Formats: sequence, C-alpha cells, structure tokens
Amino acid sequence: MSAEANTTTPGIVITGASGRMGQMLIRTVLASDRVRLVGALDRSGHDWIGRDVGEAMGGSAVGVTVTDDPLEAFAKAQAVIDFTAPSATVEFAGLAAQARAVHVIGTTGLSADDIAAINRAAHHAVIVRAGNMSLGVNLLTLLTKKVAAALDADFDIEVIEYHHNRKVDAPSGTALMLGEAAAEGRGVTLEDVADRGRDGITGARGSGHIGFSAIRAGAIIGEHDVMFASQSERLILRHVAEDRSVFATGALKAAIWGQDKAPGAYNMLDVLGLND
Ligand SMILES: NC(=O)C1=CN([C@@H]2O[C@H](COP(=O)(O)OP(=O)(O)OC[C@H]3O[C@@H](n4cnc5c(N)ncnc54)[C@H](OP(=O)(O)O)[C@@H]3O)[C@@H](O)[C@H]2O)C=CC1
Ligand SMILES: O=C(O)C1=N[C@H](C(=O)O)C[C@H](O)C1
Repeated sequence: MSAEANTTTPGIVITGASGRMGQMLIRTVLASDRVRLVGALDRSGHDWIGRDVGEAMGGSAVGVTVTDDPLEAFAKAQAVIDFTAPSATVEFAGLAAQARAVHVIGTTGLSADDIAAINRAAHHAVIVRAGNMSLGVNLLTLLTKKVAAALDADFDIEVIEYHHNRKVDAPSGTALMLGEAAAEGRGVTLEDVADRGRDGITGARGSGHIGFSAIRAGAIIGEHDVMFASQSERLILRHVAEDRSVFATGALKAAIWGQDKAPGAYNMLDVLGLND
C-alpha cells in the first residue's frame, strides 16, 4: 500500500477524465476537503495525456498530470471513480482490486459477463456499482418496488427514460434499476417480463410485462418515469436530474464510505443506508 494510504484523506483517481462525468468528478473532488485528487486517467492517444488536468479543463494547474497508465495511477489511490465504458471498467476492476483501492463504478451498458467479472474482482476489494448515484433515483427504486408490490397486473408498468443525444446505451442503467425494482415488487424476474424494444407488428402488450422506452434528444441530463397504468387511472413516479453534480456527489460519498468496508460488491442503497 502507498504512503498516501496512511493519511486520513482518501486519494482519488478519476478515469475517463475528459468525459462529461470525468470533468464533473474532477471539479467535485477538487472542491471537496474530504478527498484529494491524486490521478486522472484517459485513453492512450488522447491529447490530454501528459497535460495538467486543471489546464486541460481550461482552468489553472492543479498538479495532477493526465496519464494513460492505470496501474501507475491506481497504485497511488485509495479510490478509483470510474464513469467510462464497459470494456474499460472491467479492466479497471481487476487493476483497482490489485491496488486494493475502492472502485466506484458508474459505467452503464454492462453485460452479464461484465458484471460477473466485476463481482469476481470484488472478492479482493470494495466495489460500489450503481447505474445512478443520485439520492433521488435510489429513493425512487424503493418507491417503485413498493408501488409495484401494491398494484396487481391490471396495472401495466412502463419505464420511460430521457437522455442527451450522445448517450450510447439503452435502456439506461437507471431504467434497468427501476425495472429491477418493479420486478422485485411484483415477485418476478425482470428478464422474464421485460419488453425492451417494440417495433412493427408486436402483438398486444403482455399482461405483467415491464416495458422500456428510450428518448435520446438534445442535452437532457437524465430523466426517468415509472408509469403504472390501469384502464381507469395512471400513476407516474418521476425523477429529473437537473445537474450532473448529483451523480458526482453520490460517487464521492461512495468512495469515502467504502474506505473502511470489507471487500465485496455494494450499491448506492448500501452507501445511503437504505438497504433492508
Ligand atoms: N451511474 C451514474 O450515476 C451515471 C452513469 N453515467 C454513465 O457513465 C458513463 C460515462 O458517461 P459520460 O461521462 O456521459 O460519457 P463520455 O463519453 O463523456 O465519457 C466517457 C469517458 O471515458 C473514456 N473512455 C472510454 N473508454 C475508455 C477506455 N477503454 N480507457 C480509458 N478511457 C476510456 C472516454 O474517452 P474517449 O472520449 O477517448 O472515448 C471518455 O473520456 C456512461 O456509461 C454513462 O451511462 C453517466 C452519468 C451518471
Ligand atoms: O449517460 C448518462 O448521461 C447517464 N447515464 C446513467 C444511466 O444510464 O442511467 C445515469 C444518468 O441518467 C445519466
């Protein structure tokens, strides 16, 4: 373990430093007195490599040079906050575990195999993973589960998500969290009842199915509706992220929370103390 590990202020590495979330995370870490920025990582060949990350972001120098070497960066860290892409996140999970750094994963679009690989890494280190790090969405999963448990299959459940036009995965990680919560409330397995893409002559809606729709437009940060619709009434639970800082703040909270935990795979409900 590095010398920094003995200090009380965890050192944080941000992966995907030049990304939308990467830059928000760097600003959030720099503004916090509870953590230190010790590394910023980007893809090999990116024009930020070798530059001070503060200057690369258009501000003043912060004394952290962007690197493309995850092993070197993680060796200095007590936590790695990772909002990148599935292939990168799976690789980083193994490397962060080797460095015994807490790995906070916000990356979405992970396959079942990706998640299995991440969970194997969690045998050796703390991993906190959530498709949405905001307090509001994590509370919404609890409400969704409760409402789904209270309403029978006369109520169709639809998850509608709205995101910016640069998002590459669908359904969103949040939509899947909400779908899982609804399925749990109903006592069914999401894979058995999910309608993930309707096009053409699809036939009438299956009773008890959970539908997903994805809007991709403009600069929408992230909005999610869970609709419960019967023949005579409709209930809609809704979350709107006004700013990406809600995700960054949650991720930072997870990085700090994970410092004294035993190795394992955790989620934001664990971090927020909301898991039953
Ligand atoms: N859980 C949550 O609360 C939230 C999750 N997200 C998720 O976070 C992820 C990132 O979102 P966003 O910031 O908008 O996306 P961006 O595309 O803006 O940023 C992704 C960053 O990761 C980098 N990256 C991708 N692949 C690699 C790699 N193999 N090695 C190193 N760096 C890599 C990209 O580099 P390059 O540009 O060179 O490809 C880019 O800098 C998405 O999966 C998104 O859904 C987003 C917001 C909240
Ligand atoms: O890609 C995004 O932007 C977001 N991704 C997450 C998701 O897939 O749910 C969280 C948030 O909605 C923003």
